[in-house]
Amino acid sequence: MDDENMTQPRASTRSRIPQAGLREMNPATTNARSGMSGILPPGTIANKAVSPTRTKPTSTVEMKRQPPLTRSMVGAPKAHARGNSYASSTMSRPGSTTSRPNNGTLSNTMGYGSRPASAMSRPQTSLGTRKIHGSSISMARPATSLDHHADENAGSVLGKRKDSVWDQDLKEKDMEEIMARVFSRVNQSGQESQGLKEAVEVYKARIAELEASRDGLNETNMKLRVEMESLNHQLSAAEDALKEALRDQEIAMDDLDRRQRIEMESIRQESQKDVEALNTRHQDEIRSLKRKFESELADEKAARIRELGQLTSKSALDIQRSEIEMDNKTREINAAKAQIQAIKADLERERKMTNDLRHNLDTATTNSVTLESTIRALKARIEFLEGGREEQSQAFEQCNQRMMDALAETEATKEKLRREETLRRKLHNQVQELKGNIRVFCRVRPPLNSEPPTAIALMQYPDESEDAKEINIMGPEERSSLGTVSRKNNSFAFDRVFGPSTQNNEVFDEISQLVQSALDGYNVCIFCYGQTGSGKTHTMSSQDGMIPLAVHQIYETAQSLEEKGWRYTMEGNFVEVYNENLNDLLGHPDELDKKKHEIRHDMQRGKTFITDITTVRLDSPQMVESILKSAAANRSVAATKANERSSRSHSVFILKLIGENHITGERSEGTLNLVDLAGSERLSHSGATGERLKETQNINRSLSSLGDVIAALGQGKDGGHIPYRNSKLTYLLQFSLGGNSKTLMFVMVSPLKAHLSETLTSLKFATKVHNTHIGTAKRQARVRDS
Ligand SMILES: Nc1ncnc2c1ncn2[C@@H]1O[C@H](COP(=O)(O)OP(=O)(O)OP(=O)(O)O)[C@@H](O)[C@H]1O
Repeated sequence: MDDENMTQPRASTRSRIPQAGLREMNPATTNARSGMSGILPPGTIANKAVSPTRTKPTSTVEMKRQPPLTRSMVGAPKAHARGNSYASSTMSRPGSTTSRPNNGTLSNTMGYGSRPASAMSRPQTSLGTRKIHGSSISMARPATSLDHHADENAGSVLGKRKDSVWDQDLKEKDMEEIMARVFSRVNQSGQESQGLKEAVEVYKARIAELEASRDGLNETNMKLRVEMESLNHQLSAAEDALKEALRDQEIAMDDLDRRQRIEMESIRQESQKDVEALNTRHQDEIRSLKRKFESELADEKAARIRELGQLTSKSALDIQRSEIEMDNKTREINAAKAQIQAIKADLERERKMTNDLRHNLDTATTNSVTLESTIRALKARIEFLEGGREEQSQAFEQCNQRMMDALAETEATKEKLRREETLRRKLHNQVQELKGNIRVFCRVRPPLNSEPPTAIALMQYPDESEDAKEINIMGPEERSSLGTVSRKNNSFAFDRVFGPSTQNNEVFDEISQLVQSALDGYNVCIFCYGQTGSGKTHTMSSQDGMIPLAVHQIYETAQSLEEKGWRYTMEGNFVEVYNENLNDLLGHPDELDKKKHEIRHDMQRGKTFITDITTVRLDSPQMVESILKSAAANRSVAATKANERSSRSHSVFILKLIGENHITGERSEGTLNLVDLAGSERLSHSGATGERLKETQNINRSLSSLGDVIAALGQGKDGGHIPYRNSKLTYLLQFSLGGNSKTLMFVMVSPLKAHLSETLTSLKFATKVHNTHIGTAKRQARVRDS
């Protein structure tokens, strides 16, 4: 079998070896070019070929077809030239594996005799198997196909040696045979070696070819590698450039982003500034528009109010005039009607008389006959009557006398009534004088909702249920060195003390007699004195304050006096003394603090006039409300945040009452002055500066001038100097302070603990005024200062 395998295919083997070799090389070269892409380093091809994955048979059938000898013979140079690549390709062949159980031992069959050097140099492959086969056989021969034959022959010879007796002849014979065989074998081997040499030549050529091809491939490989490296360089350069570009781009993007952000921020800030500026401008505009609008509104309002006042007074005047005209006309009409009635009555009487006369004539005619007889009877009667005429005339005389007596009695009664009215006035005045021409009332205002009970000072009213003249102001708690707690009791007594629960109408009941005095022709002055917030304006000018109640009373009394022949005209002025200047509170608000008003005194008549002042005639009690409103509006226009006008100026409501009695011809002129003084807080307490300081100084000066005037009046020296001129207020009220006048001072008290010190100062001032006694009042003005 081995022989056949070794000999028969030889020719074909020779012719096929290069092809097979080429075929086998092709995948390798192909692999090197395609699979490896020509970029594997030299030497890696062999390693790759050893890998089982690379042993995928190109053609299993073809491999099977190759005889073992051919394989071993071909394998030797191949293995030498290409390393393990060939070995690995044969290892994977199923055909070869059946005959060689050890897969990794290609050297078993190939024989290491032909390539001892190379076999020895690769112990990892075939050296191990060499040891297994043993040295006795293998080492004696080179690795050829003879191995098998030798083994077989040796086996048979040795068998024979064991079983038969050694014989010299036989030995020689055997030797000869052996030798013959050996020779034939040697010949055969020579032929084979010739064939092998040829094959070696072919292989060498093939190897050279392959080497050339390998060199070409290496070159290509190198080129490709260079190319690849250059490409790699390019790639890395491109990558670097790309990275650079990316970085640049990122930096540029960052820059752009930062720039954009900065720009955005600056734009945002600019636009915010713009918006703020716009807002500020808008607000300024709105404020200026508001101010303008408010001032225009106030102007308009004041103008309207003034117009309304003027219209009201004008219309009141017109109404009054037309009423008088109406009265006259009514009277004329009534007179005409009476005349007509009288004429009608006369006519009727005439007609009746005519009828009567006619009737009488008829009856006279018809009765002429009887008349004659009657005449005769009458003559007889006349004669009889002439006898009683004296008695009748006596009765008539008596009647006449009685009538005259009744008339005289009526006249005497009327006279008595007038005398009684005059007497009432006199007595009323005497009562007022007895009460004192300067009276002081004290009024404590109630705590406001905003004022907690803890802020309220302790005040007592010891005689509240009787005379109600006393008030005790308890000072703050004081602790003595012994630890006892006490309060200072400050007692005051006045003409009347009104507690916090007193209403305005109760207060007015007490002053209504003074209002009556004004109607009776006396000058009356009612002051409200006290610190800011103590209730002066509430007492004087609120809806049920002294001013409206006084006007209502005057109006009602004037109406009731009409029966007694009195007709009253009432004229009102409302002025303000601010910083020692006089302002018209019923005038135009724009003229406040600008227009100058002078105070003029008529010393002979004891009258005071103010130049350019608005005078309102009070024809109805309702008019007082519009006057108060107008004055309050004017003051609020002049007020500023820092300066509440009402507490920084004195306001004087002047009501002139002129009465005439058309029966008696009497005439009375009284003036009622209702004065709301400025806040009396002391300069040291107010902490004022600038304009406020000036105001406070003026207020303090005018209040102390008022005190001085009252004190001087109290000394009661006739013709003594009374310092009216020291302030505008006292000068304005010259004829209403002292002389024939009656003065009432309300000292207003705040209930707050915080105001205790000011309260005590006010009450001390009021006590001084209360202790002042002004001489008997006379109806004629008495001039003390000019
Ligand atoms: N008898 C009272 N009953 C109820 N409320 C009062 C009374 N007196 C004063 N008030 C209230 O107390 C507050 C201060 O009063 P008011 O304005 O009259 O004080 P004032 O002394 O006139 O102050 P100013 O000097 O500032 O004008 C107001 O709210 C008023 O309504």
